[in-house]
Amino acid sequence: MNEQVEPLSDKEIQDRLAELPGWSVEGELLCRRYAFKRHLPAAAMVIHIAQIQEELGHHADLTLGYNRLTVSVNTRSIGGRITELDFGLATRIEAIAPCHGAR
Ligand SMILES: C[C@H](O)[C@H](O)[C@H]1CNC2=NC(N)=NC(=O)C2=N1
Repeated sequence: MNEQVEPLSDKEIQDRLAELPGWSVEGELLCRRYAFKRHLPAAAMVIHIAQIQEELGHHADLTLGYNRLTVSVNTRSIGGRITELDFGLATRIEAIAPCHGAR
C-alpha cells in the first residue's frame, strides 16, 4: 500500500513545514526534537506515539534520551523519501505533544 505514495517535491515539503513549527528536514528525514522537564512524560509520549503509529501503519524512529525525545521519519517503502504519510504522522505527533509537556 505504502509503495503507491509519491515523494513530495521540495516546494510541497517547504509548504508543509511552514505549518509544522519545530519540524525540519535533515538529509532525507523529517525530524523534531522535543524537550521535557521530566523523563517519565517523555517515555509516556513514546508509548502514545507508538499507538498512533500502529493506527496509521507508519512508524518513525524514536530516540528517547534524558528529558529528550527525537522523532525522525521518512517512507522506507519508496526508498526513504518524504511523503504525505510522514507529514500525517508528524501532525498527529505534534497534536499530542502538549499533553505530555513536550516543547
Ligand atoms: C505493511 C506496513 O504498512 C508497511 O511495512 C509500513 C510500516 N511502517 C512504515 N513506516 C515508515 N516510516 N515507512 C514505511 O514504508 C512503512 N511501511
